[in-house]
Amino acid sequence: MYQQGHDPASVVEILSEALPYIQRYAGKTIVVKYGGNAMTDDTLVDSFARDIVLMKTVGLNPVVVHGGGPQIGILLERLGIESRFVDGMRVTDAATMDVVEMVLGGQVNKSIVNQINLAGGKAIGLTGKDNAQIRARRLKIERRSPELSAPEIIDIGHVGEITRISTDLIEMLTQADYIPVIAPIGVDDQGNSYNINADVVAGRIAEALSAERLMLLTNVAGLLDADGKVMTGLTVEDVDRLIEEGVIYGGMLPKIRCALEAVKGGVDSAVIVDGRVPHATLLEIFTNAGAGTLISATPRS
Ligand SMILES: Nc1ncnc2c1ncn2[C@@H]1O[C@H](COP(=O)(O)OP(=O)(O)O)[C@@H](O)[C@H]1O
Ligand SMILES: CC(=O)N[C@@H](CCC(=O)OP(=O)(O)O)C(=O)O
Repeated sequence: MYQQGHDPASVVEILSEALPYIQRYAGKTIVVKYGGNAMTDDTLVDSFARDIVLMKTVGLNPVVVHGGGPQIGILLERLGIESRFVDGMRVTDAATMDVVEMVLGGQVNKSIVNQINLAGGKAIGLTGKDNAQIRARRLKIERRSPELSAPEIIDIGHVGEITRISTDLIEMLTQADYIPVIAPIGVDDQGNSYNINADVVAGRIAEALSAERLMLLTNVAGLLDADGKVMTGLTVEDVDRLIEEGVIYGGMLPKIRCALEAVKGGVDSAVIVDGRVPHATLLEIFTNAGAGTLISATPRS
């Protein structure tokens, strides 16, 4: 809407610039992963919610998958439980799993749902347990080293590896104009809960939905090179090399791996976006400039 203080001609120009993008993405599914670090500021949560509602209003089908790592960390600290990570994944014992499920499925999920609804959208909050839509089993991390003849298996507790995604509930909701908001909790055949990295869930959901784009919102400007500059137009081979060189580590590892997997699995492109920038999602989708790091099967022309 036109706001006082904005030059009306520039408002119209901006809308006009967005037209080809609106046409290109109409009816397409965009999976947006909203990271816990990008939701620590209330103004940012509000601008994110408005962007999602705008996307839906102009005919796109946004599906939100959220994290909440920092929010889990805060409650664990209050309870005197230590946070530990292996390859960017939280080591999750039974007590930690209870906290993860409460924070992600309760506090964080309902707060995002609430914000989207306040912005005029119709958001429905779900975890992977609803309709058992994210099936998982216990993840085992393999560590290889020249000193060991066989790989070392590292057990990080109730952390899940996705075995199957069911999309029927998500599709039913998007077709009825709802915006699904999904917490990254998986479930196995016995009903056990699993903590899954939210980037991984977003990537697999994007793949299962054959989404047009996977958008990963985080707390950095994008994928940074060794000098701290944002890299873009990357191919699968470039990323493999950067992981080997140690330029990509920690929380960026699951993020970049799932972006690659999603693109290999048929998602048109994945983009890592700075969620600290207001309206980052709209800037990425609807402007010529785009923002952040784009990963596609072929480099950006
Ligand atoms: N090459 C890299 N470029 C940017 N960030 C990187 C890189 N390698 C590691 N990182 C780390 O990854 C973090 C993002 O992952 P994470 O903290 O899990 O984000 P989120 O909570 O948004 O999922 C960055 O804050 C940074 O510390
Ligand atoms: C296994 C694992 O690490 N799960 C994550 C789930 C939340 C998440 O991914 O949150 P962000 O996107 O905000 O980092 C965790 O426990 O922190």
